[in-house]
Amino acid sequence: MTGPNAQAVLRLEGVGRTHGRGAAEVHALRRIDLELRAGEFLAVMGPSGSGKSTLLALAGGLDRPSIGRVLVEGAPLEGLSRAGLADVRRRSVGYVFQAYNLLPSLTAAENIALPRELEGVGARAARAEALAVLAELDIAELADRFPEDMSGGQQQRVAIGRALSGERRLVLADEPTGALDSLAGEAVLRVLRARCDAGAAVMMVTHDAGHAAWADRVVRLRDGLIAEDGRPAEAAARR
Ligand SMILES: Nc1ncnc2c1ncn2[C@@H]1O[C@H](COP(=O)(O)OP(=O)(O)OP(=O)(O)O)[C@@H](O)[C@H]1O
Repeated sequence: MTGPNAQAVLRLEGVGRTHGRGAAEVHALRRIDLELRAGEFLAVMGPSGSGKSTLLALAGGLDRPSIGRVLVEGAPLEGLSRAGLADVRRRSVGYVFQAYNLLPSLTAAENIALPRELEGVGARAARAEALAVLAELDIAELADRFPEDMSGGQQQRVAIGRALSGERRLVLADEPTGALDSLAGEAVLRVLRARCDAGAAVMMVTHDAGHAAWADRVVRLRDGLIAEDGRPAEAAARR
């Protein structure tokens, strides 16, 4: 799926993001060109403040660029209304962020099924999907448990399950293994890898070169620019 004819799921054309004005101006990202194809797993690395979270937010339409344009599955996000943007985010994009944001009054399975039901999937099918993704993440036993009865790492994995259920063509993950021990972290990486192999494009921010080794490609940001773009082994060898 990563050949030259594979469709670009994500394309950034000269994308920059500036905050503030005048003396207070901060260039979070400066004119980035980046393409991510179906089946490709990209790890984004770089020091704190180099623009990684900004890149992810722009790619998923959570933030708008100051310059340049972002295309998801060939469609430019710039022309979309707020409702249109929300639609792309809901249908095509799965986000795995550090904040879990599980609804406390719903069980793990219900937290995962709810967004799918809002997309129009029937309750029974949505629950079956939720149970399947929980099993993939090795936490089938948490299905009927409420967030307050789970550890932080378990809640994080449920939130990851929620982001990955349904047919997300683009998965954006910001340090998805942050609060997890190595076994749980590996389960998450395995699921992300499997989503790529099934045709999704994954962009994952990580500080861990071992986790980046699961990716096909590593982009290293520095001061809002792409400083390196290569295969994981090369990136690790240059450290
Ligand atoms: N809303 C904002 N207002 C002002 N500056 C911002 C804003 N958001 C981000 N920045 C600045 O933009 C730069 C890039 O931030 P970003 O969060 O993308 O970096 P990062 O690589 O994700 O960092 P970390 O690894 O610490 O999460 C930083 O200098 C940051 O202070």
